[in-house]
Amino acid sequence: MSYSPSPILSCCILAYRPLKVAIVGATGSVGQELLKLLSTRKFPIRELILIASPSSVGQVVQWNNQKIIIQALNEAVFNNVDVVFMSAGSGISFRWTPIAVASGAIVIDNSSAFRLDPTVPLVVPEVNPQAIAYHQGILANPNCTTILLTLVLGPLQSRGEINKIVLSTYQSASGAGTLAMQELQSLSRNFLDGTELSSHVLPYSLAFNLFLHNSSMQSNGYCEEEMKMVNETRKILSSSSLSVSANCVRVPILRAHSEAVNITFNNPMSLDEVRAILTSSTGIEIIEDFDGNRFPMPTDVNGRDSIAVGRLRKGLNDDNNLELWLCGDQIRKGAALNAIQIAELLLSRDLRK
Ligand SMILES: NC(=O)C1=CN([C@@H]2O[C@H](COP(=O)(O)OP(=O)(O)OC[C@H]3O[C@@H](n4cnc5c(N)ncnc54)[C@H](OP(=O)(O)O)[C@@H]3O)[C@@H](O)[C@H]2O)C=CC1
Ligand SMILES: N[C@@H](CC(=O)OP(=O)(O)O)C(=O)O
Repeated sequence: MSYSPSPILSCCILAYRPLKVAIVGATGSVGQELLKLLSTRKFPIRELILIASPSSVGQVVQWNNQKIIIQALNEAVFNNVDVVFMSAGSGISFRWTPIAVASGAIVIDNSSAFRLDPTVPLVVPEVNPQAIAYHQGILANPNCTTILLTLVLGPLQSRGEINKIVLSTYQSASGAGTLAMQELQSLSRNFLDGTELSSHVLPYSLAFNLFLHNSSMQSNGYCEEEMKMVNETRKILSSSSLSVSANCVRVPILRAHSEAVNITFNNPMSLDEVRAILTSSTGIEIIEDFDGNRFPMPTDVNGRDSIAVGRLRKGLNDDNNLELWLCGDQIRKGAALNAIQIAELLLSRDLRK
């Protein structure tokens, strides 16, 4: 099943009346990327409502030659809104999504609040577009690291059954929001100046350092981010018994996440076949030069829609085993772009309810 943000889709979108759209969390990393993409993808908007925390209310944002004033969250703000992009953390989503839906909006939620709710589709449009059909007003955007992973697993799964995935992630500071990215910049300067390195946003200084992902530790010894990768990957791939084991690490990169992925299939799959599948998949670019030892890097994907995959190789002692490396801009494809693609898919299939 493949989804492509094609000119045909753009035509379908243009066939609909322009929408009233709201972004909750408009001043954040993901909110800012949403603003850029809604403009460049010419999403059909007749009115855009921007919402952020009380400290940003009243600020003026320039968007498509309009000046838009940031508003506060309240029930009235969702009046006549068609689509809401929720992007202000799970606490805000839990509280305000039902209110937005009750006032008639469809909510595309970037947070983890509803991702595992069986009535809420968890969608990567290139992988499981069919899931949008059962929405009841809320559609969940998966965890960023999981979107990047399933973009690769989806097309491979359509060729051969996957029974086990073991992966390690290398997650940038911006995955923890704008303030974490700013903290990495300032603490890196401090490190080079030999001055104080105390962190306030992330638990430790990320400057010239790395540590286990900063989400909460679970009783099973895995952190919350790792368990999101397990549970969300299973839901997106409709494979409840899939074995997934993740080790998630925060690294001193500003933007874009990387992942080292080991996949075990039920049957052997040749590297030529894997390359052919991934090369023809939407949203994936192959970067690999074994002679030059040149594979995907975060700087290859910053600000890009596609993720980059490379270093495809067979497991040394198992013909059913495949190793690969990927990098993807988690603010773009891992969050804002994927959310807008979900909205575009809804419009193209006229699944607004
Ligand atoms: N960063 C990433 O890579 C990814 C993030 N996500 C998810 O997207 C969401 C946003 O993340 P991100 O943009 O990184 O976060 P940021 O910390 O960069 O931004 C948070 C946004 O939420 C707003 N906000 C905070 N409190 C309130 C409030 N009480 N009422 C209204 N708005 C509020 C902030 O407004 P203000 O500026 O005024 O404080 C800001 O606009 C989160 O749910 C996150 O889990 C998902 C995938 C990837
Ligand atoms: N995965 C993000 C954190 C995040 O925003 O996750 P979620 O959307 O699942 O809460 C990171 O790099 O830290």
